[in-house]
Amino acid sequence: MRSWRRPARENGGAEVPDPQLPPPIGIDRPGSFSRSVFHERHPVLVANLLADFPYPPHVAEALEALLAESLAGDVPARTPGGPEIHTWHLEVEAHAGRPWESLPFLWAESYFYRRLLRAVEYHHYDSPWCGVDPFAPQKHAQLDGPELRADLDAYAALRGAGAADRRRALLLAALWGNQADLGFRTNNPGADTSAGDVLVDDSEALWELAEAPGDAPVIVVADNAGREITADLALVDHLLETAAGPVELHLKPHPYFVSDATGQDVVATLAALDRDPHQEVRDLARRLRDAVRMGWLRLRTHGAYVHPTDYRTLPADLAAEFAAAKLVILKGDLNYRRLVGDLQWDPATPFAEAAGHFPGPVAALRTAKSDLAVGIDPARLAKLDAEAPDWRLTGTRAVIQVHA
Ligand SMILES: O=P(O)(O)OC[C@@]1(O)O[C@H](CO)[C@@H](O)[C@@H]1O
Repeated sequence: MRSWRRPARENGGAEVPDPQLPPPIGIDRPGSFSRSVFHERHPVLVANLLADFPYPPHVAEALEALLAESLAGDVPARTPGGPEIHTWHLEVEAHAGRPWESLPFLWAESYFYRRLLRAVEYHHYDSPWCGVDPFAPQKHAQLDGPELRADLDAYAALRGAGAADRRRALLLAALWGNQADLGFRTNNPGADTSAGDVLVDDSEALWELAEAPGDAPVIVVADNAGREITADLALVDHLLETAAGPVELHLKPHPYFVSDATGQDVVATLAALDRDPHQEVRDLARRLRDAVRMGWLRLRTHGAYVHPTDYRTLPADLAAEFAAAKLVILKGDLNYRRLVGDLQWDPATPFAEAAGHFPGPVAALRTAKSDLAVGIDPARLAKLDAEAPDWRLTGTRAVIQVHA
C-alpha cells in the first residue's frame, strides 16, 4: 500500500506517492466513519443551513447541487473562487475529474467547505450574503447555552484552587472543550460531553516547554468556537501569566468545519464573558482584552489553516513561525489529522514518528473523533478495541501528546 503525498506547491499540483507513509484515509469504504461524514453528516448540515437562513432559490439550489455532487459526482475542473485562488487552482488541477468518493478524506472535506462558502456567496463582494457566517446561528446558540454557563461556573469556582490544581483544571477544560465541536454534533446531538479517558498524558512535558524561560512565543492553534474557544482563552490567560514570552492564538481566516473559531468568534466570546454574573469571568475578559492591546496576546490567522493539505506541506512563513515558538499547542481533531497526516496509521506508531516532521516543539490536545490514532500503548489499544470498538469516534477518549 502506498500513500499519496501532495507537495502541490513544489510540483505544480501533481500527486506523488510517498512510500514512507501509510495510505490516506478515504471516504469510499461503506460503513466507515469518513464516508458517514459525507452521507450522513453533510445532508443534515445543509438542511440546518437552509432552516437557519432565508437563502434565495439560487443559493439553496447551489447547496443542494453541491451535496448531490459530493455524494455521487466528480470534482469539476473549475476552481471555486475565494481567497488564495492560486493555491486552490493547483489543488483542483490535481484532483479534477476524480469521483468524490476516490478523494482523501482530508482533501474532500476541506474542498467541501470551500465549495460551501462559494455556494452561500461568503466571499462575493457584491452579494448581500458576503461575510454572513453560515454557521453563526449554531455558534451563537452554544455561546448562550446552559453548557457554557456550567463551564463558566466551574471556571469561577477555581478561585480557591491551588496553583497546580488550577493549572491542571484549565488544561483539561481546553482538552475536553474539544468535545463540543458542532460538526461532530451535527448528526450526533446527544453526544456525551462529560470528560472521559486521557489515553496519553504528556502534560508535564507540555508545561516544561510552555513555561521555559525566553522571549519566544507559545502558539495555541485554536479549533472550535463556543465552549472550546472559551476554555482555550482561559488557558491562554494562564499562559500569559506563567509563560515568559507572548502568547499567540491562531484562528481560522473564515468559517470552516461548522464551528471553527474566527476572529469574529473571539470578539463574540469576549462579549459573552462580559455578560457573565461571575466577577472572575468578567475579569478574564478584561485581562484578555488588555493583553491584546498591549501586544502580549497576538491574534493571528493564516490561509494554511483552511488549505486541504496537512502540516507536512506548511507554507514557509508559517513553518518558520512554528520553528521559532517555544511550543505550538494544536487543538482538536482536525489539527491532529493535519499534524500526523490523515493516514491509515497503525495506532501503536510512536507519536514522535508521525509528528516528527513538525518544525518545532508541538503538543496535541485532541479528543478522538475520527478513525485516526497514533501513539497508543498496544496493551491499552487491545483493551479499548475489545471493550469499546467505537472509541476512536465518540469524543470520550483524549490524548495530550508532546514531541520536542
Ligand atoms: O477539529 P475538530 O473540531 O475537533 O473535529 C472535526 C470533526 O468534526 O471533523 C471531522 C469530520 O467532519 C472529524 O474528524 C471531527 O469529528
